[in-house]
Amino acid sequence: MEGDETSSSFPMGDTAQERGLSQVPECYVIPTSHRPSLNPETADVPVIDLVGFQDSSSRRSITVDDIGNACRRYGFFQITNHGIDQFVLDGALSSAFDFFRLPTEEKSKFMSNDVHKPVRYGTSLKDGVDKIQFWRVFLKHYAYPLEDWVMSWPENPPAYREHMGRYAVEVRKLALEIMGAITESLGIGAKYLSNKMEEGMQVMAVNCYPPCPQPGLVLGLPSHSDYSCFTILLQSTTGLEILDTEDGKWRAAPELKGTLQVHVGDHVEVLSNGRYKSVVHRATLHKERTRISIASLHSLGMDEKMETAEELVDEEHPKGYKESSFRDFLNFLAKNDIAEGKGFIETLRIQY
Ligand SMILES: O=C(O)CCC(=O)C(=O)O
Ligand SMILES: [Fe+2]
Repeated sequence: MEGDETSSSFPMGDTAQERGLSQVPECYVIPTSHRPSLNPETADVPVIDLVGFQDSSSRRSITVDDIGNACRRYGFFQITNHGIDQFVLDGALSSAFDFFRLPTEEKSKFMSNDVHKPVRYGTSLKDGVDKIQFWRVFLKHYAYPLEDWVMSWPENPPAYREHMGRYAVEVRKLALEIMGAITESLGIGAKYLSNKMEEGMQVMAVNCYPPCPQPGLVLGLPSHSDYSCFTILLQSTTGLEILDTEDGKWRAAPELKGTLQVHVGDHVEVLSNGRYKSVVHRATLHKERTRISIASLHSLGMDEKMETAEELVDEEHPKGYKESSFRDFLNFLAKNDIAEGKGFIETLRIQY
């Protein structure tokens, strides 16, 4: 996720029982108005089948329309037949589980609260006595080009680099296809960003949410949108919730084995001049289960500014956003706590 710092206070252990906790410490308890429902409604979000997407132009144009409609209505959709084998998905999830099961000393080698670091491990959000903590540990690493970064990923568990690396390569290929479909659906052509995306960034946020004795009082991640063009999420079980902007309700993303979830991020909102809005989402917790999610965030290069497409600006739709790069986002993150105050996208909106 896009806003976090480390703290050493997170109670680690694989189960709540192991950690000996029957109640969550006060610093994790969130205000009543932000507490999640223990039985959330399931979001009725589109499931888009990518079968034949690249092979037939009539199939492609239906899929592109579906993707455009999903981005406009929800900023979110799920994909099936995306071409990534189940064993690749399972390998990534199990290597993530195995990493988080390592002793704390091993994981702490990567501990840092410097948001500019390409590989870092952390817990919760910003440190601080008065701040609410969130029930999550994470490992974040850059992933493209893989050969530049993989040697700085964890050596343990021994299969981590191979399994996570294989998933990273496949999900990036998929991401380039999805970016093409998104720009095509905006009417600016499938190749509009392809050169810049070829040179773009891929950041993987590997999230672990240990079981929580009181999941109704705590969140794994607070409400936020991702800075990326879009994020592709792989989850081991339910827990992701999205905010429906039509009725202001939080709903759970459904669990469909083998599907991947696509979140529109801030940079596609900017590109599209607000036709597609970045989806506001959060992560909830389970009482007995550890949940893993792997968010692959795709954006332009570190210093490449994302601008609103000129083709999407006219008298009726004046330019609504300032340009920004991934580095601009990191600089924002270094100074702001996303659990409080404004999100990055709000700093980009132009007020007339
Ligand atoms: O764990 C999840 O479902 C969401 C993760 C997320 O939002 C993020 O890493 O940005
Ligand atoms: Fe996110």
